[in-house]
Amino acid sequence: MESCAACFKPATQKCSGCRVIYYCARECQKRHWKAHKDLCRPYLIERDEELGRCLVASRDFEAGEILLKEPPLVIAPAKFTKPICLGCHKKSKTLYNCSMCGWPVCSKSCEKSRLHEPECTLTSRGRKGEQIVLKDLDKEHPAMGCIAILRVLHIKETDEKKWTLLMQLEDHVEARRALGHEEVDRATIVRFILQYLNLGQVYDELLVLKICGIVTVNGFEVPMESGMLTALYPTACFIENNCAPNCTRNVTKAGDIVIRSTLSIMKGDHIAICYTDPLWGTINRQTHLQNTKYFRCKCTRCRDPTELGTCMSSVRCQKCSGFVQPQDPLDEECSWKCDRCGMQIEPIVVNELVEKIGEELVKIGKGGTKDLEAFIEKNKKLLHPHHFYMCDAKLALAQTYGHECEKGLFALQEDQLQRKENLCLELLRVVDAVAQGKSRLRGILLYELQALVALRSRQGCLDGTISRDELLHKVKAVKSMLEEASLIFGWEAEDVGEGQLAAIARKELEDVQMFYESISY
Ligand SMILES: C[S@@+](CC[C@H](N)C(=O)[O-])C[C@H]1O[C@@H](n2cnc3c(N)ncnc32)[C@H](O)[C@@H]1O
Repeated sequence: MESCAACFKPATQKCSGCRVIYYCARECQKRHWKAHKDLCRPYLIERDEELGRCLVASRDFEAGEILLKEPPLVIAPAKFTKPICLGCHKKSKTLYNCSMCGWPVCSKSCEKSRLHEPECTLTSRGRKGEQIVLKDLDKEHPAMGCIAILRVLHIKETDEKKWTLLMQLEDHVEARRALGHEEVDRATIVRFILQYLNLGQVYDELLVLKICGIVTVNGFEVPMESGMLTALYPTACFIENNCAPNCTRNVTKAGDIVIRSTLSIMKGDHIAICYTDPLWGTINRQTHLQNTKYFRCKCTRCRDPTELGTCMSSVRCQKCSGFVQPQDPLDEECSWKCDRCGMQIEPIVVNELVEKIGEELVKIGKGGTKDLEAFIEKNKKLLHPHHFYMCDAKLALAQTYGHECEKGLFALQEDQLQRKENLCLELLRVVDAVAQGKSRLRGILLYELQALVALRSRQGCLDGTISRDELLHKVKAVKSMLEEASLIFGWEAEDVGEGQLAAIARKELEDVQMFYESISY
């Protein structure tokens, strides 16, 4: 028998947060909370030679459980964004220059908001009340990249505890210097803050460059209706990258980060998210990670020439019907080899081919179904069917069929419906390999697929070509797909991306549930 953490009497109830300690009664748990609060977490922060600090699960998790939820230490517009109101982070047609500092705001109350206070205080102090002049508020503005840095600098003066947490974060100062990234920041952010804002007597260049590193390495992208924000979190910033992760991250409307398991996790497993996009190929992921997070990922997927059997980077052998893959995906210089005839190609040849195809896809943009089908038809002789550019085009197609006009799926011919279904099923197999479990991409594909199966069932009912058993089977499948999709969409902030679809999917699920009950008697 365990003993109560508060009164040491025999206890049987586990703390539901960490599931490590026991209590004999609710009163004891309440009384003990103050002492336990900082330790009550279902993970340990460990140090690994290769990864640095990382999180390790201290209990088992089922898919969909929350491992961590916390508010940001700092949240601000991301680099290279269009100006937004710095008081509420919303897009506004009535942006104007704050009467105290000159930064963009949308109302008098935003001029005085807590969010805007840091840059307003520092700017007014440095420029002795003279406003800054920001023109072209409707275009991407380099000055927006200074806001996160100013907000961190302000914390130095206002919150010692937060400042200590921030200064402990990884900055990769040396790697940034070696790659010339500090030089760029020196010419832009450092100059703006120390010279234009006249804060050179208060802060030094080294500190500003260190903060630039901290924001770049640890900043989480937070998509908002108004554009992209960046946020720093005290614990989530320790989570490592894995290109086939076991967790997903979402940010709530209030800016809190929520880390959830997408599959079951065992006690002792590392907690990992994907810093990039799971539909990118190894070279693109590595380039992004090296340029923004300053490390080379050696996860199982990055080490595997087949990318977990998906062949997402494989190109077609032009001598036989095999596929050409890198012999060592972590070595950019190594040659690529056909898995059938053994022919070898220099990496530069593959890179040039893939780059050219990527440019073609960029030109198509979101494109229509015709352009996307033509792209796939043309490049199927060059790329594996699951090459990441093929997956991009196929995902766009799966989401375009049935969304091109108001009639939706009703506008599609049978062969187009079949094509959409095949695309969804094909992509689900790829996604389930590289973003296992309850991933956002799986939610998107299931949502598209259920609409199609629902339409087929309805048509079958109308023209009497579907048996009752078949109908029950199909409606059950629709119900289960909608359940999963609405669960996954429900994790997203309700005003962006798939979060907007969550309520619609839930309503559709209710209707399907009712229909299922009505036919199952
Ligand atoms: C957001 S921080 C994570 C916390 C960091 N490990 C620390 O100790 O502060 C990102 C940094 O962690 C390290 N990192 C994360 N995932 C990694 C991985 N899969 N392999 C190697 N290093 C990794 C890299 O140094 C990267 O720049």
